[in-house]
Amino acid sequence: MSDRHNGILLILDGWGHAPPAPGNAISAAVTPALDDLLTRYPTALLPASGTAVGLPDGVVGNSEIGHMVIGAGRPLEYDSLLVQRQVDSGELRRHPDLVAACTRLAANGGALHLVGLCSDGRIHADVAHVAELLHAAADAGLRQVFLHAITDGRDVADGSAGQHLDVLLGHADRAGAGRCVSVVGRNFAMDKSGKADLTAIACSLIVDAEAERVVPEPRAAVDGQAGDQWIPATVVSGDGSRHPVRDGDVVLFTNFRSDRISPLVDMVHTRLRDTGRSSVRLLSLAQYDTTAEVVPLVRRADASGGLADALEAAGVRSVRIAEREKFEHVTFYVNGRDPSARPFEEHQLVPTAVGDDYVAQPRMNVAEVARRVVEAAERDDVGVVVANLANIDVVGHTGDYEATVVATGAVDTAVATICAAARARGRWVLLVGDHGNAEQMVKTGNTGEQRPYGGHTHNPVPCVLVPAPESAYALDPRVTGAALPSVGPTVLQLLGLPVPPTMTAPRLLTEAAEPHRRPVRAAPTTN
Ligand SMILES: O=C(O)[C@H](O)COP(=O)(O)O
Ligand SMILES: [Mn+2]
Ligand SMILES: [Mn+2]
Repeated sequence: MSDRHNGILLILDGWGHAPPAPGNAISAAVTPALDDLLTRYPTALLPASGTAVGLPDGVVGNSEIGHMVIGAGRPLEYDSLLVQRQVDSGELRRHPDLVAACTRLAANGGALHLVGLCSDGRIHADVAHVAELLHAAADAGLRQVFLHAITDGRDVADGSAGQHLDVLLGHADRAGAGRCVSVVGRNFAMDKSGKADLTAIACSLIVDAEAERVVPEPRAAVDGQAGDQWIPATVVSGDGSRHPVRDGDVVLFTNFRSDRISPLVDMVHTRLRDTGRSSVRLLSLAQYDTTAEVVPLVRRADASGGLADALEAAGVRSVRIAEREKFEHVTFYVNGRDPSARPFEEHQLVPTAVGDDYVAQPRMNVAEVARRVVEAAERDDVGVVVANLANIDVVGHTGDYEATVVATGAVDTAVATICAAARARGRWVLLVGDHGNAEQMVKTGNTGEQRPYGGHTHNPVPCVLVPAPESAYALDPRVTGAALPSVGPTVLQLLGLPVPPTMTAPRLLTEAAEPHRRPVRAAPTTN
């Protein structure tokens, strides 16, 4: 069709932009394909953190909000922002469900168990939020408040678990409620790769106060341990007492992000039910995607009316492709956390060939992702392929610089393959990061030393368009207000489809260059 150009949206996970510097694994990698694209075509640097995407000001981007705003075509008020707003206004500690739960527990002699990631990474959780919950409990006269701390070391520097535990205990001291009764690393409590044996270790610790390791005070759980993510399940008990969840108690999960905590929540629910503790109520700080019924204190924003709805309305087929680590991102999250099946959509989960030792296998299965993208791109019935190349982020999270350099090179090879196939089939390719990660893999520690860092960053993400061969349009890198949400409307524009009014972010192509308005043959697009 002359007025429509099929294409490929390629999300390079964790592909942030920063000038070359020590710790920039992206600029250090050998990337002939990306170098060529970035010099040949105009590149926009899109803000992908903080208010530009709907996060609290100054908060690093993440994969959920990144993919959600790409799909929604507008910034979305993310769960952390909605929670923070209630914290700032004082509403959270007066929340009717929270107050009612605490008052009832105080009257019945029950306990409130607070379970959550103990850090200020603000990707899954913010330990500051727990202070509000502790104040609510104290105000209700609730004495029995038990803290189950999940140590981080992924969204924040490894080795900082002790400091964050101290912050948590400081909140408890000031509120006059809460004592830490268990500690466990996030790789147990927040596994989302289906390793139920890991989840079960955290579940037994929290629900039944069972663990091989017992220490007298919280710091002893982490001090001297290597790797915050793998802190073994530890009961904290100075006096020999244990505090399992008893029937009638309330368990409140304090993560605002759902994905990694949900397997634990579901297992806790099942364990309680199977052991006759069916009157335990489960609450969560924000809304979760669990099978178990959990009452959220803060409800999530409406993310409908985005790319998936527009494609469906136009009857344009999309094929979504990613490895397991990012599969939900190109499906569920791009679709605004809407799990419903869409007739014009196909999902391809690329099996991971390599297990999850990403340092040993930094290429992951990206070659197979590329092969599947090429296969889908060769089909005339496919309007747009949406794929995620996960390596830069996933390997970046290990904090291993050398492995991330190799990961970036592997992504580059995949990009070369995909772009060659796109060119052969007359497709455009829009490449974009979803948040920064691997472009900044060192951080300055408290004493000025450079420490390895595998977390996300505040940096903008590159966005580059490789136009379809028979077109004259180009990306305009200077569009006012352009940010990550601009990607969705730009995809529709490239496909020659109407952009619904819900997708308010500015598009990245100039009006005059819209291919469906002004088809022009073979004009050069270099700058
Ligand atoms: O869950 C994780 O792996 C990290 O905490 C955040 O990374 P993501 O936002 O890329 O998933
Ligand atoms: Mn990501
Ligand atoms: Mn990540």
